[in-house]
Amino acid sequence: MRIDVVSIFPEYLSPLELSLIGKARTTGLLDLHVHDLRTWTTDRHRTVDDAPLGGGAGMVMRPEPWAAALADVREAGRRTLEEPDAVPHLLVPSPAGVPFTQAMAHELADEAWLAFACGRYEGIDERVLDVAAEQGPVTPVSLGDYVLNGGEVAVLAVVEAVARLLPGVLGNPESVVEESHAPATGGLLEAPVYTRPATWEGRSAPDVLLSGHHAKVAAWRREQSLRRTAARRPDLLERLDAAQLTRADRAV
Ligand SMILES: CC(C)N1CCN(Cc2ccc(Cn3ccc4ccc(-c5n[nH]c(N)c5C#N)cc43)cc2)CC1
Repeated sequence: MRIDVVSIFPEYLSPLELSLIGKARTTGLLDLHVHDLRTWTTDRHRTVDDAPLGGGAGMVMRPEPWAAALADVREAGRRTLEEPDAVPHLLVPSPAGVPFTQAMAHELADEAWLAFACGRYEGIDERVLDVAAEQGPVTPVSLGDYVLNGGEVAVLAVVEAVARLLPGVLGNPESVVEESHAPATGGLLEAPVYTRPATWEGRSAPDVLLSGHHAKVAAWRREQSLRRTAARRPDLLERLDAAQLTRADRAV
């Protein structure tokens, strides 16, 4: 997978050089390119923003640098992918975006080329997205109902959520099977986890986990997932249809 990120703070994306995502880059599983939007400015002050038309607080990111940057990103990606007609799926973090979910992470992990436009200030001139949408898919995404100062934190989260699903990135592919929001857990939250020592600071791990009885362990984890989901995310339970909840589940 190729990923391009355009930002006025490219160093904000440095964490993507670390850990498993960094290893995926060095082993070639992930081809990640970070670009500084100011490269595409033409004035002495390398200006990327201007006052909002119609008035209002803050500043808006000018369309010209973005249009030039995205055009060059498209050209560079086509050369690298050796596909002259290839276009990236452009993801634009925004407070007004579509909620980013694990399901979306799985969908994006199946794509060959993603590009991220990291806005700042009050956002990017809407015409940039309109022009980009004439070239290929554009999806404004939101991490959640809270306000950040820009798109970089969202890109770190989305890139990690997507890249970890790529074959070979995680040491144990089973890791993505039994986790919260994964299809295998039916969209429930994952059960509590424990490791050695069995007793720590006078606190013992649940005996069933030491029993070696796999069916009982599985049943305990299912019950814990249901209890935790009911307590923290009742909305997820409402989404599960009757077929997904067994009689035993409903007895919890
Ligand atoms: C009318 C006028 C007074 N309003 C004033 C408040 N404005 C809302 C507003 C507030 C802050 C920002 C800062 N910002 C710039 C680019 C950018 C990208 C993502 C996010 C972002 N925030 N939260 C998420 N989950 C995000 C994601 N993904 C935030 C971003 C951008 C926009 C909307 C306009």
